[in-house]
Amino acid sequence: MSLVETIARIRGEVCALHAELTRYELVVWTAGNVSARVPGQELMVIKPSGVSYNDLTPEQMVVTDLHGQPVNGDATGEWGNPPLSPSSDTAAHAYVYRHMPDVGGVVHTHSTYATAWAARGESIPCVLTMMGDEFGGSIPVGPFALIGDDSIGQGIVETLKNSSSPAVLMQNHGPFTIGKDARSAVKAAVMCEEVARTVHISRQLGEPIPIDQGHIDSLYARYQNVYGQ
Ligand SMILES: O=C(CO)[C@@H](O)[C@H](O)COP(=O)(O)O
Repeated sequence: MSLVETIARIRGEVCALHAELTRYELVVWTAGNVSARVPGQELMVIKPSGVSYNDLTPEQMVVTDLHGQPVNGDATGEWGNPPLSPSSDTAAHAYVYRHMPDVGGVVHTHSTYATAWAARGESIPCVLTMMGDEFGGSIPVGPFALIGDDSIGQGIVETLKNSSSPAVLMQNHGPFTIGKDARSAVKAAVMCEEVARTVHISRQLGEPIPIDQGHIDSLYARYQNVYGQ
């Protein structure tokens, strides 16, 4: 497959995954974004800024370099870019791709319960087997950082580089998730919101019971290596 064809495929995937953000009610208006790395290239694909999810098309997905600058093509061909600015979170996504080579997808939402934990600057404790499975422990909090430059990306990488969690709650902002591909990062965003909601409700009833680290490790190993087909 040529690079132009690969980019067309990834544009289609990234566009379609935004429908999962609305399906799981993780976003309102235009407040969230999905990106994917172009494998083997210094390129990524991300949604345009401020375009309604219902109006997104694959051709509108912006191809940028790993510093967030739009790129229209290379010596192998032209894939073209829309006359649209990439997401305002592009620099954060790009920083993650530059510093975490195994990451193939990044997602940001302002999903309600996860963002409520972020507003308190409180990590979500690992009190559910689902958290052991998907996150391998608590979901950590990252530092407060302003939007637009590398600051958010630095906070994501510093927080997640020594964590099994694919999700970080950026303080006062909301969750950013990573995955081996964009679909995995979307799944982590869905799971993050689900456990944020459940643990919040649990705490209204009393103090949730922590899970032993040994049990968390077993849950994580099984789910990551055995679960599914
Ligand atoms: O966090 C923010 C702004 O606070 C952003 O995530 C936007 O809410 C979505 O931006 P675009 O992807 O549409 O630029």
